[in-house]
Amino acid sequence: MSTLDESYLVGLIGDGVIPSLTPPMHEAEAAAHRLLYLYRPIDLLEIKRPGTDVGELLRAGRDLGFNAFNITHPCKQLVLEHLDVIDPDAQRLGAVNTVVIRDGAFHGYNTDRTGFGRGLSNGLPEAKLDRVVQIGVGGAGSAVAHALLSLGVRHLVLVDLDPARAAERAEALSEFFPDRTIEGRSTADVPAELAAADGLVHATPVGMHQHPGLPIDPELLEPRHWVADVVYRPVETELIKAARARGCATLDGGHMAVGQAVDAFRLITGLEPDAARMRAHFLDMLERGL
Ligand SMILES: NC(=O)C1=CN([C@@H]2O[C@H](COP(=O)(O)OP(=O)(O)OC[C@H]3O[C@@H](n4cnc5c(N)ncnc54)[C@H](O)[C@@H]3O)[C@@H](O)[C@H]2O)C=CC1
Ligand SMILES: O=C1C[C@@](O)(C(=O)O)C[C@@H](O)[C@@H]1O
Repeated sequence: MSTLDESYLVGLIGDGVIPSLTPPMHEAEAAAHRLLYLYRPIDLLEIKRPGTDVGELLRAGRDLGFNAFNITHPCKQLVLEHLDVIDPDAQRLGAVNTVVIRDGAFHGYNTDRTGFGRGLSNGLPEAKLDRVVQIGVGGAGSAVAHALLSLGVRHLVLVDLDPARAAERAEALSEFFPDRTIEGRSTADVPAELAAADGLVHATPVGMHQHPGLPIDPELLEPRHWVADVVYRPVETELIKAARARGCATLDGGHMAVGQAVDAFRLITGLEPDAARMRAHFLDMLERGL
């Protein structure tokens, strides 16, 4: 027999999650801790359920003995109303990607935010954080912007193909970080903004296998800039390669992908995961084309 306390049953709820590397990342780390731990993708497209069913699925999961869930697109906002307790930072961000079930109650967290933040402080400990330009303010970008401000960025310039979205996000963030300067800008402003910035964070799909290319003209990068990407398929994006070639310190998107899993694993098990081991496993899976 295996009870809630003796083993772990975890799921990832979202659209198209079957190829996700998060389940094998958790399972391998759990095996290293000698835990009984099963992590299943629950693909809404496969089971033909809309994102609005996330609450029903959570409750069914609880009743069937799940310990926790990761939640992804399109449910990170939809899940909020079904939770009993929400971490204050996840509440401010308005998105939850990790739900831990404790005594039948749903506790929500956002480990995209903490995972990116940890990746940046560990991977680029020298990064100057006075003035940062961030391109892309969708789902991943919102978590990243929060993380940057939590880490102490004084002046954050948000750029998006949709300038209205960038302006809205800047306004919303300014409410929670009133002592910072947060501005929404259009892509045409990138050259002038980068000339004054310490670092660049990229959070659009540009550079993914399906969207090859560069989100900016690499000539705009100078060796004093640090550059962080969130795209991790491939982990060596054109942006990361170009930035490195121009002498910039870089942080690949694998840091956020692994960081969210590290922080979720800790929340679910209460055990300290080995982040370096999880990153090595993640990179190995990418190398093997998984
Ligand atoms: N490392 C990680 O853990 C994660 C990485 N990702 C990566 O982040 C990328 C973005 O994901 P989401 O935020 O969920 O997508 P999304 O669709 O929610 O947001 C993308 C944003 O980028 C903007 N955009 C697109 N092309 C642009 C361009 N050329 N210039 C300026 N803005 C542009 C869009 O208008 C949109 O606001 C994904 O494609 C994926 O590669 C996503 C989730 C986690
Ligand atoms: O958005 C993501 C990506 C993810 O869905 C994945 O498939 O790796 C796992 C989620 O925990 C995270 O918030």
